[in-house]
Amino acid sequence: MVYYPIFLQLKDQPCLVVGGGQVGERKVEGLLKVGARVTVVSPEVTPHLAGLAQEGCIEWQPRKYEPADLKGKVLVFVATQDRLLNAQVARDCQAVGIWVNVADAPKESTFLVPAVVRKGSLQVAVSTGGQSPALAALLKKRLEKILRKEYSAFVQFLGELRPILKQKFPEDQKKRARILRKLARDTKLLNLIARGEKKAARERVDQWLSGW
Ligand SMILES: C[C@@]1(CC(=O)O)c2cc3[nH]c(cc4nc(cc5[nH]c(cc(n2)[C@H]1CCC(=O)O)[C@@](C)(CC(=O)O)[C@@H]5CCC(=O)O)C(CC(=O)O)=C4CCC(=O)O)c(CCC(=O)O)c3CC(=O)O
Ligand SMILES: NC(=O)C1=CN([C@@H]2O[C@H](COP(=O)(O)OP(=O)(O)OC[C@H]3O[C@@H](n4cnc5c(N)ncnc54)[C@H](O)[C@@H]3O)[C@@H](O)[C@H]2O)C=CC1
Repeated sequence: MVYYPIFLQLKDQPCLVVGGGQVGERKVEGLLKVGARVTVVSPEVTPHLAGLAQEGCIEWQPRKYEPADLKGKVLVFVATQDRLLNAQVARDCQAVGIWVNVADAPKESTFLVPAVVRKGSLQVAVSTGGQSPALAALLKKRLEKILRKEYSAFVQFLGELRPILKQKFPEDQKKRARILRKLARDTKLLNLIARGEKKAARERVDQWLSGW
């Protein structure tokens, strides 16, 4: 199976996690990182999830799943140890057109969760199409080492330059693209940003742009 990779904007979006064990906890953490509004339905939860509920970071309903829990949710994750229940939640979601991730059955899922390396706005997501989560996790660890942490600041810097370039060359998208591609592979620029020398980086860009 080949999956379509996308990055979702979930800020303040109501998401449901059914089952608050170790796996449910990992899904909750991923959702909180992007500012989603998380409800957990589960008779018992991990101590960490109980703490998050206490602090008001998530809503915890300490009971079994009911179909009405789906109302108003944009994404659902089901991670109980009960195979039949997980399959039931998947069916309920698909019947009403809600995207659902089933922790123990990739085939019943309408989306999978990848392993992710994050450096600020830069994210690299790894999926094996559900074939080997262990390999996805291993490749993530390797990518963590390859992708310099400075990419976080570099991506932000390049992001700030884009609107400036749009203003400078409003009519010529091709020219902007050529410039942005060149800046993205400018190692000297990356190194300046890595050393925190943003002013010198801007000077390098300005000097270089004046030649265009
Ligand atoms: C289909 C998918 C559905 C979903 O989205 O959850 C799924 C399904 C299953 N995982 C299982 C097992 C394990 N999962 C992990 C770890 C992760 N699993 C994740 C995603 C996914 N797991 C989706 C596909 C991703 C892809 O496309 O590759 C990660 C990447 C993201 C996350 O969950 O946050 C996260 C790493 C996060 C990180 O490190 O950053 C480990 C590793 C470990 O624990 O060390 C193991 C043990 C080793 C192994 O089995 O490989 C089992 C068998 C359970 C059993 O045997 O009972 C199933 C069910 C089945 O395959 O039937
Ligand atoms: N996708 C993944 O990455 C992985 C998936 N799995 C699978 O994920 C599932 C969950 O694994 P764990 O978190 O380790 O299990 P767990 O047993 O620690 O947690 C399951 C949770 O589901 C809750 N639950 C049980 N019945 C419920 C119901 N009717 N309604 C709502 N909540 C209910 C329990 O109270 C418990 O908190 C298992 O099927 C396991 O095989 C396991 C490892 C990795």
